[in-house]
Amino acid sequence: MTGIKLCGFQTVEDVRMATRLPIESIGFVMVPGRRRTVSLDHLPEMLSAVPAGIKKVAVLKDASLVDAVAWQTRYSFDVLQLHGTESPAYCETLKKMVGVSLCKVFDASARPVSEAGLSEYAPWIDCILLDSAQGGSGKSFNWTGIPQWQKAAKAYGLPVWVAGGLHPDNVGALIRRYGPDGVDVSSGIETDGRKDGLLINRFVERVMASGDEEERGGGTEGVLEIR
Ligand SMILES: O=C(O)c1ccccc1NCC(=O)[C@H](O)[C@H](O)COP(=O)(O)O
Repeated sequence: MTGIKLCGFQTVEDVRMATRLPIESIGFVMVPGRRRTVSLDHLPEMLSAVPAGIKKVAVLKDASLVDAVAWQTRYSFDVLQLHGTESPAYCETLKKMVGVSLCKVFDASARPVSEAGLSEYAPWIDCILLDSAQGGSGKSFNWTGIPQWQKAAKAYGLPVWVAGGLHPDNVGALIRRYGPDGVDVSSGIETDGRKDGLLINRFVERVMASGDEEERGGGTEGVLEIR
């Protein structure tokens, strides 16, 4: 089954709405000064609203190790998603300091990384996320490079998740063509910059239906009834 991460949550109501659905994880943007940057005043309440079994993900981008460790110590995230130019040495230090799962984001619009390119990251990270150059931008990338990333990641047993411009109407095609371990979305479940319950439901429904189709080896795009 394809894992689902919904990202960029800023209100307790939206967290409650989204976490009723069968998702694997929910993301909070800890990058300062962004439109979706979470309020640290509201974060504890939002984190408490996440049911056990759904992972709480902090989205970081070139955070100082001091900040990353302080946030992890204070908020006990399940995963730290590293969206910047964090080096293998940074991942190693962070992993050794906090021991939490690390998901390293790679710009999939650039050349696919080789097995050798991943080798220095592999001991310290738990997942790779392919995204477009700007996280949370709603922009897609050329998916044809995905298999090369999957091949490189497989050598280290690393799951490959995909983000970047996903929405209810393209996620099924992505899953059927490339079978990623998980999908991550933010812009595609928003209307006018706010999380939209209908789009969230539709996205999750499409992922689940596509997983079923993948297992059956078929495709039903266009005939799935959306409630
Ligand atoms: O959402 C942000 O503002 C953000 C800022 C800086 C780094 C990452 C950010 N978001 C990450 C995500 O929301 C997801 O991991 C992913 O990039 C979703 O992208 P999209 O569905 O294309 O909005």
